[in-house]
Amino acid sequence: CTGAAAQSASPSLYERLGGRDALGAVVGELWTVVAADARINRHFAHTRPDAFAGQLVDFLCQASGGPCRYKGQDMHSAHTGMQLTDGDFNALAEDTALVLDRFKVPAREKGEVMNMLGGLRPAVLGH
Ligand code: HEM
Repeated sequence: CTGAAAQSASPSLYERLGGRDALGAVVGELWTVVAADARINRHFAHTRPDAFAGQLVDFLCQASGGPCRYKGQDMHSAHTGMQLTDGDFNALAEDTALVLDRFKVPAREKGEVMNMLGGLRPAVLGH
């Protein structure tokens, strides 16, 4: 294929997920699912959905190799004082997997997203 040279050798996870609009749609749906999840929704009782969604989109965009710059707190600081548990984390991970399935995100990309989130578990929990 003569066009190959013009393409990036390996598109980032961000590109393969469909860019910022796709991330925005996923985060919007995730908010709906989390808000209805009695296991964890109490944590978000005072959260402003739009501001939070914007931060989460920027975070995920940057973490997946996209062109955004996340300006929020690091993951340890952002969750300090919440005393989050493995149960909280697993519930959010389950909700995320459900949403990725709803958007028919392919297995490879879904796996990469879940691994990325899993790597943040120690930063988020227990403090
Ligand atoms: C890898 C998993 C997680 C990621 C990537 C993540 C990401 C984020 C981000 C980007 C923020 C915004 C920080 C800021 O604006 O400076 C945030 C805040 C927050 N997170 Fe997480 N989080 C994770 C896990 C969790 C879990 C398991 C819970 C509870 C079930 C949780 C509850 C919250 C709450 C309550 C806030 C504050 C929201 C507000 O501004 O009111 N997070 N998180």
